[in-house]
Amino acid sequence: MISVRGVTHGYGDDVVLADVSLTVPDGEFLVLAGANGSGKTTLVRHFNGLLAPDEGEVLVDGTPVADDPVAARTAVGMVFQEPRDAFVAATVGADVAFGPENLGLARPEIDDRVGDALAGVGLAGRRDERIDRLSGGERERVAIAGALAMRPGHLVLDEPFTGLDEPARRSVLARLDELHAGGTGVIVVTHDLRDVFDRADRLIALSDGRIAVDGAPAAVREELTDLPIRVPGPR
Ligand SMILES: Nc1ncnc2c1ncn2[C@@H]1O[C@H](COP(=O)(O)OP(=O)(O)OP(=O)(O)O)[C@@H](O)[C@H]1O
Repeated sequence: MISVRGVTHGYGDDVVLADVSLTVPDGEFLVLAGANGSGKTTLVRHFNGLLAPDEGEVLVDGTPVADDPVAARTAVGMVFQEPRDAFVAATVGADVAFGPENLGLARPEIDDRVGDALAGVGLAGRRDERIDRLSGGERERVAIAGALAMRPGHLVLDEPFTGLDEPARRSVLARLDELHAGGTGVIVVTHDLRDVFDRADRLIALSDGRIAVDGAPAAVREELTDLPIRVPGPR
């Protein structure tokens, strides 16, 4: 469980999150929506200690993130937009293996996780390819595989579909469905709800650094009309 308690965050004098509180239970599929600049990325970066709040605190599974950032990063996996600079190894397989290696896992377990994660993003059999020869969308999928291989309790994906073609998008969505069905919490940051509206258990929309909408997607559909968020039509 992720507990955000009264978090305020500013960049200089600019307050981007103003006293935000929320709880994300284990296994929840949460969509975090909102306009460009509404504070979505800033909020999720607090979930595993990549940012520290000016005020308030974040707890993961009951432990303040500041007390045990390593535990928070193991429990909450994150994939960001434009992961271009986020790679640590030259080849696909070595990069995806990096996280599990740091967990100190045995080689067969690491190999198993890497194979499973690459299959999950439609890159099975491409372990030995060089990352610098991949397309942008393929790199994005390697970054997602890297997070999958950690098998985190919550997986946060920041605008995961922007650079993906249709088959890749479908493959990632299918993997997210599987993870969710298996009990992993999935948090998708987006301002385009088309792929996730019917999948999510809960939708939170930020506006000006505050939670403007919070509820089951079908129940809050009407409340979203005033926000610059792309909502799919009713079925
Ligand atoms: N490192 C930083 N330094 C200064 N200002 C920042 C920094 N990161 C974000 N901001 C500002 O904080 C505000 C919120 O940014 P954030 O990235 O959290 O929004 P977002 O909702 O994720 O936006 P987007 O949909 O465009 O990704 C924006 O006005 C942005 O310019």
